[in-house]
Amino acid sequence: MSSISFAKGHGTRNDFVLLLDPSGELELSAAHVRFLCDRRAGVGADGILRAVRAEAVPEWDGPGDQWFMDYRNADGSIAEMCGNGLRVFLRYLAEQGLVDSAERVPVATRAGARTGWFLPDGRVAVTMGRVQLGEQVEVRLGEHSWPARAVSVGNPHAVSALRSDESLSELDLQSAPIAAPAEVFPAGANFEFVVSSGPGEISMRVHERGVGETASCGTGVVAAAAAAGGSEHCRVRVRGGELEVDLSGDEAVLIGPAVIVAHGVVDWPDELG
Ligand SMILES: N[C@@H](CCC[C@H](N)C(=O)O)C(=O)O
Repeated sequence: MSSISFAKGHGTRNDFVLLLDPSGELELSAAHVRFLCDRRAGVGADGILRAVRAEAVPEWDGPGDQWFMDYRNADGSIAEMCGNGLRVFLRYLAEQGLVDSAERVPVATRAGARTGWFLPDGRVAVTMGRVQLGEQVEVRLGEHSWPARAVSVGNPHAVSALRSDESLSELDLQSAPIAAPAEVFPAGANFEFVVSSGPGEISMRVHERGVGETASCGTGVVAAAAAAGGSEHCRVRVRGGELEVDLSGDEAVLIGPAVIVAHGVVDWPDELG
């Protein structure tokens, strides 16, 4: 049986297993990802963050002298971007002495180049690219439906504002089937449900593509803030805590906590080893 070292971290309780693979030698199949993310038989996480040197990533055509964040959802699927993951990825790289935490750190992702930096208050800020507001669609959750805004933050989101007589706590995001039009979201979608509590203040629950309901989603938080409009600075409450979004520049900026909680070694089961 072979084994692998890992770290475990989270950003507002959106949790990740981190793997260090500088030269991109690790053959990480969907089955390996599902095993690591399994909360009963594995380590347990919403997703995997694999740190690879960018020059070892054939699909990356930018500068090679930086880290590439290879993000995978818990079901083994690959996603373009992960906002909470990016902050946790930076925290891990800094903790391992692999980047200089006094500098702005470039990170390559499937959604393009991103940058992160460490704030004096302990939080991490990351650029999130240009947010693209798309068309109006309809989202269905069980027997209910809402108008929603399609939003791209490098990955696809459908953001719905609840009606004034509805509350976030009533939503069945654990078991009810959820859907948005496949012609708008051919690769699936992340779903955000939002309640505004004042200018620049929203609360949100999220159902992530490839995972299910999570306590937080950084790209989803940025999508929700952009769809809400009306304020360049937005404070977003999620089940796992609070995040800030700055929409004043060309690129959105996401600010929030990022914590490494454990390090260990996991043995691959025989069928995966
Ligand atoms: N939790 C992430 C988003 C992860 C990817 C998403 N599930 C997708 O498939 O697009 C975040 O913090 O942004």
